[in-house]
Amino acid sequence: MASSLSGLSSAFKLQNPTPNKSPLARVDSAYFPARSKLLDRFSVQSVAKEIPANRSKPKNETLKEDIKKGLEKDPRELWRRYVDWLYQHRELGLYLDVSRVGFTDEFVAEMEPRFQAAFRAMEKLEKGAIANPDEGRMVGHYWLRNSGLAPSKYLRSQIDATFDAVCSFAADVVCGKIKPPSSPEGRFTHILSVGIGGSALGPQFVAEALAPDNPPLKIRFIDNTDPAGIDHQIAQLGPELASTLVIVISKSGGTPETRNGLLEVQKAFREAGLDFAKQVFISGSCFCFCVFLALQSSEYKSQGVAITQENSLLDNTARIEGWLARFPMFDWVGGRTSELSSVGLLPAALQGIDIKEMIAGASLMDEANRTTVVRNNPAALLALCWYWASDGVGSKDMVVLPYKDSLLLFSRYLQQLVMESIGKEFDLDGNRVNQGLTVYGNKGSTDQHAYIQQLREGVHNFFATFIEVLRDRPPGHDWELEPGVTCGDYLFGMLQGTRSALYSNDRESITVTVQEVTPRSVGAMIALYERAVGIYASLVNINAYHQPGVEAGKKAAGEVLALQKRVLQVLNEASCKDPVEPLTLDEVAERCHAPEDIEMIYKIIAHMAANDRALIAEGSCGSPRSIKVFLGECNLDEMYV
Ligand SMILES: O=P(O)(O)OC[C@H]1O[C@H](O)[C@H](O)[C@@H](O)[C@@H]1O
Repeated sequence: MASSLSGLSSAFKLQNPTPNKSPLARVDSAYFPARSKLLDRFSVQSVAKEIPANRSKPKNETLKEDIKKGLEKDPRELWRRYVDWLYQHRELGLYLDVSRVGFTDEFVAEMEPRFQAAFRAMEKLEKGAIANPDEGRMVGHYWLRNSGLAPSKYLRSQIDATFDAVCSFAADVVCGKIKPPSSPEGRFTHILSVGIGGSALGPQFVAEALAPDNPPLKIRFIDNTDPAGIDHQIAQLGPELASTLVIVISKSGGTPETRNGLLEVQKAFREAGLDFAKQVFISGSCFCFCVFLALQSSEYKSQGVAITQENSLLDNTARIEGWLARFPMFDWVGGRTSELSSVGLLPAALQGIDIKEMIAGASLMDEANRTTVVRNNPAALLALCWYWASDGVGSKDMVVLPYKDSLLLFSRYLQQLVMESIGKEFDLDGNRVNQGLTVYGNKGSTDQHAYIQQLREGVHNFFATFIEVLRDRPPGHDWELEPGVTCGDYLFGMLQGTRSALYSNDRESITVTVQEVTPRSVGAMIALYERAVGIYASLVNINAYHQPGVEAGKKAAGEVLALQKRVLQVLNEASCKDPVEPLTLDEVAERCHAPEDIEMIYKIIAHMAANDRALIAEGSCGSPRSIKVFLGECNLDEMYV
């Protein structure tokens, strides 16, 4: 057995590189003096082998050639740059390495006035200025982790009271004081969170990053209006639906996907013979919810919990009906910056995550980001790198590579935070700028087996952000899978090797390092990127806090559904004739008085036919001009609508 195992391990063992190190190895030995031995085991030579033959010149010449490209390649110089620019937040144990981004001292000096202006704007924002001018709103997510910053006593008390209410409410649910209506002796075991965008991405990221293996309540998400996806989540809950707390999250209350999710969940409760109203309340037909929990317990009458903006329909409904509690959802907290509001804190607390630590981490990071010295301000350093790497116009994408499975959803979270904030058509002066910064990525080292090939050698249209987590396993749980090497060493080596391999081919990268994934470090990373986005938006003179482009899509979707209603009406009229009159697309379009929408009418009919809601009497959807369509049955009620 041993021999076969050793045979196996030697088969997998990475080949030791040849003695004369490649330029890459020299770069790495400068970067990781204490760890270069480990990197040797990653056959750094094999990476160097990929460098095209015409570059197999003597090291010095190669280095000279690279330096001409503007990126420093001398290991000694790189080490100096690394040390000079290394940012450390001692209390958080967080590091930021920007040494592999090639900004020059001249560039930093040139940007200084804009950074000072950004710092002044951020200071005014935190003091309560209307920092979202297009919507006439303050921007106050930083106040959530330091209510003393809020510009009024009223807001300060609201923030503190809400946080306390979240804590005590979650504690009552977790300890079983608040129970499911259908099992008074039991306790809630699951959360079903219904929400989309900022009302889902933060809670999803934090659940994946921080939920313990056996949380007091397991969370599931419905974050789309996909019936199959909703059915899957309900099916996964099975009989546990009876002990599921349904949280519906929608700040505006006007998001159709979320409303649909709520209505679908209600139906599932009815079909399971459960009294939905006792586990979630809705405000009647006009769906205008923010975040609320409704539940029934032995101590309470059928009560709901609502989180909503002051005096919204939901707020009034909850007050009049005497719901269990109402958490205020503030209009000065945007969806993409709401993870540290009740939107994110409530689901997190119900999963046993220490939300006080999340807030503490974010608060420490906020404080660090208030310095006006760029090189001591981690958020400013990120913004500096983003601007340099993407020319201040988003010319390169931000590839986010956490080398930690639990941070898998960080890039999805950052996609909304960065792209919905920066991706704007006009700047604050009304100039058309079409700004943006594209974010993608999953996790390392997994992504090395997917698209790192293109990053290393293909189109140079990105810069990388590595998220390094130093602690591989809790103390006492690690082991060496080969002499002197643990599984985590491989992960570490893959990160460093990829960073070196990219840099050796002039691909720039940033590295954020934390000790481990904890509520504090996650809170700090959320705060770091929220602030970096705000500073960067100032540098490029845009409003980071509105999202006009989203409304366009919502409006267009509404028009498609309105057209569908007309198509249904026309088909119904034709189907109620005797004999039934199947219609061509042209006839449907004409009777809808929408000849210019014939393509959309065709798509509507094809979708309905695929769901057995329209019948293709002649022809096939593959030949649109051939089809004749009618409805399976006549609905006389609809005839006179
Ligand atoms: O929380 P809701 O009001 O339902 O909004 C959910 C999402 O809707 C839109 O897509 C907005 O652009 C997002 O910022 C928001 O997070």
